[in-house]
Amino acid sequence: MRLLIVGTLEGYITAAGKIAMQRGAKVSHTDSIEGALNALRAAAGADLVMIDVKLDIATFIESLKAERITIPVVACGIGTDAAAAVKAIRAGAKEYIPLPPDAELIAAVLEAVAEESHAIVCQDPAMLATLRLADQVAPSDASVLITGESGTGKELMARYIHRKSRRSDAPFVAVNCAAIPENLLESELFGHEKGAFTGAVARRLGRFEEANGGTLLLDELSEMHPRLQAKLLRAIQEKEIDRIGSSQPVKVNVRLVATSNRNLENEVRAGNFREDLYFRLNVFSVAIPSLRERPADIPMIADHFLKKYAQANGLGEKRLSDDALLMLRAHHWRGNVRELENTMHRAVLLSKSETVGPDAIMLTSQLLAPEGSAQASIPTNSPVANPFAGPGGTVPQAPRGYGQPAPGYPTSYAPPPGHAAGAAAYGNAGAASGAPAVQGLVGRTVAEVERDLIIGTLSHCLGNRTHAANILGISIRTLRNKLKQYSEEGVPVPPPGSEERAAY
Ligand SMILES: Nc1ncnc2c1ncn2[C@@H]1O[C@H](COP(=O)(O)OP(=O)(O)OP(=O)(O)O)[C@@H](O)[C@H]1O
Repeated sequence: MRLLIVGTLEGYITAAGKIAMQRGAKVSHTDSIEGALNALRAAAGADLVMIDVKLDIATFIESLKAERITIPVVACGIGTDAAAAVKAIRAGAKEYIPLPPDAELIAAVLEAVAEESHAIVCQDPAMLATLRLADQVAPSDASVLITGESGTGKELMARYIHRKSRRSDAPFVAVNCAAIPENLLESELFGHEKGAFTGAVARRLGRFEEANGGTLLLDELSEMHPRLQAKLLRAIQEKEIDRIGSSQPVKVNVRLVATSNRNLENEVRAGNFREDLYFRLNVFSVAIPSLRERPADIPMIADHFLKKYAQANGLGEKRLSDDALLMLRAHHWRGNVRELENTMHRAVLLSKSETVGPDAIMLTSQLLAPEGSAQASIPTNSPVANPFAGPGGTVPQAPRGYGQPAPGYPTSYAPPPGHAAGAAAYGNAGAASGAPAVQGLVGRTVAEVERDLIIGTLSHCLGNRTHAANILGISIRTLRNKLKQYSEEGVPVPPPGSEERAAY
């Protein structure tokens, strides 16, 4: 939780900041509304703003809306000033905290904000039963293994367990073991001393030390290299870690929660995962059902994302029509909640009115349907079939660019229908302007063009991640994260090149 305090809080900044820090928040401060806007524009990052009621809260909240910065704002003022409190709430503040600050009240507000952004939305009996189990497990210090298919909410569940635990005031630290190359993961987890290896210019504490007193989530643990599994086992058994390059063990008090998309028992049987580590971590196991196994959650989660993306895009209230809801219920969801999230994000952007109808619901199967399939036979002039099509549903042929594979390269990694690179030209504005790099791109989102560029470059490099990242000018980690996201969205991703395969 990152808290930004704006103004003097009637002289109580230090007291309020101290309480928030004791509750695990990272606190920053600025004197003015302009300073706060600058900090938020510069992505300095905050999950909550606490602002002095004497400042112009209405202007501040209006500016946030105008710039589409979504962040809860809480006003603080001398407790007896009821008129100021009412004015602040009318201006859009979520809460009013009376000063002098009360530790319990600040803790409650911080917890409410944290819960709101990581809320598990559910009503299906299968998911409610899973939550009840998590409630039982949370208060103990035992390690928990959370299993479930990709995107079913494992990280949300880990956060939930932390919030409900006795450690909730201490940090929750998450490490994605799949997203960090093996040689860096060791230093990420255990830290290093200055000079421990080339590039270790200063001592750096690892995530174990950062999570001290709290919870450490090891996301996608099955991807951890066996050598590191041994070091992790030692850290769990001895409750101490060794920074790389140090001979002085450091005591740590961390509750471990691990997640895995793969069946860890099978991984143990296959010799890819240490059995002793598996039993250490699997004291409790929480299995999250996939979305297709909890259909009663679909309307509620759909509504949750509809509101979230309408607000994030500065659009007014949106609601699903009965037909649209029927369509969502009838769809065969593969299990990943992100599929429903992306569908609702698209629906928010495509729907023109307050009520979101079936024409704005573009299901992933329609985006991916191969030519000639039943789903691909949706009329091409339907906005559902291809929202990027030009008038009459025609999709002009793009010049061969990064969206299309170079001759001689595998064609199976060409963007799927509906993602055709450079395909949509709304009118001829791009061509007429004589800006060749932009031709064929107008009408597409930056995210789509970026995806096609990344997949096209990777295909060009025959799947070699290192070369592709160099050409693209991004880190290998960013590339990996993007590719993971695309696979989850159902976009085919070229497998690693032959030299890299051994390392993956
Ligand atoms: N019940 C839910 N209510 C609201 N949002 C949810 C729910 N389940 C999942 N999500 C959302 O779906 C996305 C994926 O969730 P999360 O990252 O927790 O899944 P995961 O199983 O850890 O994914 P991965 O397997 O990729 O690591 C997130 O945006 C999350 O907020």
